[in-house]
Amino acid sequence: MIVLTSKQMREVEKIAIEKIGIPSICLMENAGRETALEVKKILEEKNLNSVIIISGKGNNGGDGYVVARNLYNWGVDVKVFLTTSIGAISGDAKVNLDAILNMGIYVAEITQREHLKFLEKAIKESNVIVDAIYGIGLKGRITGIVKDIIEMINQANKIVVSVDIPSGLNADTGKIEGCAIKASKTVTMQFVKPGLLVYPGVDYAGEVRVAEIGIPYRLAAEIGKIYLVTSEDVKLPKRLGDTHKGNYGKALIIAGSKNMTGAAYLCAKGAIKTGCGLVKLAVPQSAQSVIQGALYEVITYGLEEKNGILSYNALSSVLKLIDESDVIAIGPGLTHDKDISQLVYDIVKNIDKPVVLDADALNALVGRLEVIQGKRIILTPHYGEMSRLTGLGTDEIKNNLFEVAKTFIDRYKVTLVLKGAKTVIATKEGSIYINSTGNPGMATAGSGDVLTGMITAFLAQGFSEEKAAIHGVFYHGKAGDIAREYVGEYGMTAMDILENIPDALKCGL
Ligand SMILES: NC(=O)C1=CN([C@@H]2O[C@H](COP(=O)(O)OP(=O)(O)OC[C@H]3O[C@@H](n4cnc5c(N)ncnc54)[C@H](O)[C@@H]3O)[C@@H](O)[C@H]2O)[C@@H](O)CC1
Ligand SMILES: Nc1ncnc2c1ncn2[C@@H]1O[C@H](COP(=O)(O)OP(=O)(O)O)[C@@H](O)[C@H]1O
Ligand SMILES: [K+]
Repeated sequence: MIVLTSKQMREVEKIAIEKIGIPSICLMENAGRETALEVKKILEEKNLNSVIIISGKGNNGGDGYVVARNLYNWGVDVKVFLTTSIGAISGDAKVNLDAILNMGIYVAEITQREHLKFLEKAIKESNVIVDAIYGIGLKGRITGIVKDIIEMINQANKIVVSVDIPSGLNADTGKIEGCAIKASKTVTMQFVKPGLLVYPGVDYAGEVRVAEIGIPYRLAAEIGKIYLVTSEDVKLPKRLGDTHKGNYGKALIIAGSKNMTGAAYLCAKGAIKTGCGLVKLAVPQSAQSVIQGALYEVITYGLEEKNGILSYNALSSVLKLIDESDVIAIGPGLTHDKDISQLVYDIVKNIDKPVVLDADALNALVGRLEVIQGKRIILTPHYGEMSRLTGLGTDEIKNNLFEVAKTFIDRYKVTLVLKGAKTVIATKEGSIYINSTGNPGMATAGSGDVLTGMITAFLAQGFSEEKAAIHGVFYHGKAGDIAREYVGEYGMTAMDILENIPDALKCGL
């Protein structure tokens, strides 16, 4: 599903209005009516009848007057409060404000602190609040009386429906600009905005509904570079009857050390459960018997080691195994030491096959990432690993996911899976995909190792790096969501995610 930033949204609106000739007031009518229909649905479900609408100075406020007019016509008890003076409103918003004034709908200004008590009383007496204060036109932080109004609404514990975007939320980054409305539902216009899809925005948006307001889809298809990954985007091909394991790829996983055999297990099992034809697992020699005893479906190799950790001497054995494989994953549980660093660096330097680099393979390349440039590589860092790779702070990364991801792939021309509560995938071509599955139960050790195995399996089955990353992340989250139904979030382990991969994949057929 296409996601548009506020700038792109303005571009498509401009073309729709100025080049195509769709009257802007029609778009406002559709936006307001769609929101009013959502509010009506809520009122009917809960047998309620009283709504207040809080409108700002711009077109978001204009949408609010249309909501008011429609609800009033349907017999709802409606009151409108303006965060600005009536005289400051212009354009389409003024046309709609004049209409509701002419209809005799209650309209009051809340522009001074002493007005707040009227709003407080009205909020108490109402069932639903419609937030039409700011939409994509918000600039900078919210201060003054509007901040007081937003805090009053948030404390009121009412059902809140936001028009387009919760007021105060940065539509592009999901950051809170001083304060923001905590909505129960957001009716966003025509195209979903990125800020609704990443944290903390997700927590403020509530349930998101995309309302069709009449802007042609193709306008967005021409400029969109950000996508939300939904089940429609990750349909799996049916397997052909006349096939054998050779058709589903040979993956080599280089992982594990004496204290982290589990990481190697989870990664290899993740790959085999995602349909990879043959999985080979290379671990330090002393770990091989433990691993082999637990993994019946996987071929294991015990390589040169020092104290239970792969040594640089393993390089020639690894390169030979790589020659015999289609795709490679390196990293889970390798540990971090100088030998591993040099080993990983030399493997990456020599490789010309699709590779997934995770965990310690990422740590191994800190400070000399140039070696990945332009290769068929997928990196899967969490914010901590991304911080080590880029030198940026984890908060800086978390607050600017899209920008950080985009800058990284512009420089290195690889595929990036930036893991977090909302995982973001950035592709060589410069597109950004936001995942829609997963839950906090997956914040558990080993969860990322399973993901690496899954992405590797999709690569082995012939998916491009971009598609393997998107499918791997989506179905990993889906497996976690199915696991949650059985074990909940507290008790979920990486093994629970593994066990639910098959059911997750069944959803894709
Ligand atoms: N342009 C169009 O064709 C359509 C726009 N629509 C609605 O219009 C919205 C965008 O409208 P606008 O561009 O008028 O912008 P907004 O209504 O989001 O807000 C802009 C207004 O708020 C003020 N403002 C911004 N940041 C502020 C801050 N930090 N403190 C105090 N005041 C601040 C600005 O000066 C401006 O007057 C969308 O989100 C959507 O709801 C819809 O009606 C559909 C059609
Ligand atoms: N709150 C959350 N919501 C959704 N997914 C999550 C959440 N927390 C973690 N995850 C997912 O779990 C995985 C954790 O990976 P990682 O941090 O590498 O763990 P490990 O190194 O222990 O395997 C990532 O895919 C991440 O997106
Ligand atoms: K709003």
